[in-house]
Amino acid sequence: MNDMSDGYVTADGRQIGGVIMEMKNITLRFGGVVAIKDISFDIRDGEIRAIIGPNGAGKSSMLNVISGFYIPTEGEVMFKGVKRGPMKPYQVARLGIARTFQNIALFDGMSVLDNIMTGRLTHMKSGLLAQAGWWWTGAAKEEDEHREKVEKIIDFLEIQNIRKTPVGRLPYGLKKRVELARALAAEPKLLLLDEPMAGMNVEEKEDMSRFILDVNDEFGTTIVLIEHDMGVVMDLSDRVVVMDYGKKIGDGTPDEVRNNQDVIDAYLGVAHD
Ligand SMILES: Nc1ncnc2c1ncn2[C@@H]1O[C@H](COP(=O)(O)OP(=O)(O)OP(=O)(O)O)[C@@H](O)[C@H]1O
Repeated sequence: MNDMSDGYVTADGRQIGGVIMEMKNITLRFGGVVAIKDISFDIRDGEIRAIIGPNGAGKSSMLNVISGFYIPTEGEVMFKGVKRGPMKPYQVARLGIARTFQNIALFDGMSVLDNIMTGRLTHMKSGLLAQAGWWWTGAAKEEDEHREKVEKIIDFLEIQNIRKTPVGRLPYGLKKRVELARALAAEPKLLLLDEPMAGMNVEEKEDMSRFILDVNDEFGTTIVLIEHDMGVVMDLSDRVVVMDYGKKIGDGTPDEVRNNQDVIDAYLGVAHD
């Protein structure tokens, strides 16, 4: 790859900017278990960055470090040039970081629309006042604005026909799409996807890949995803970090990673579900 110091333009014409997040010598221990061993890499503005690796490689742990849920035992996380300390979930949201989960974390009894509305919570000002009956016109106006944003996301992800359906009744692939919608409702700058294609059939994977690319393209959202499905990752990503037993064994474009012997040995030749 060419010099990327100030960003670059991808083969498909997308502008990738400078580094927004830097993981510097990250080590994470759980008691005697070393989940991440001295890993460094960066994330650029506007790119799709994948983290791959076999089971137990440390991918989820790394995503939790990126999201601020885990504080590394050693090393530093720099976000937009500032060292990041411990943060509460609402502080993470205010930084413009949102995520989805490996095991879907939606409210089954609530409609698709209401689930996605919960993604707007960090942007809501008048919740408590509105409930107390105060300042209702302002609250109603704000509610309308949130609804409008949510409806746009519903259109974008093509889930208009299920907007009133309780999430618990949806098939798995659609639940994953609703989870993506909820994360998008927060209008994140950095979106973290935890195995977005896990458990999906081929058609659902194709749909999800297309939506991830569209989100990146349309909103300029930087996306970090962890994923088992190698084919999907290689087609989607601008750059890929490969982990194995807590170590980084590869980092580069999909082509660079595909041709990296350590990666081939550790992962590519091996079947994983
Ligand atoms: N909360 C925890 N407490 C103790 N050990 C943990 C914890 N979370 C992860 N580990 C250990 O850290 C290592 C890395 O786990 P992690 O879940 O990050 O890997 P992974 O690559 O995401 O795996 P998978 O693909 O199976 O989800 C594993 O040995 C795991 O058992």
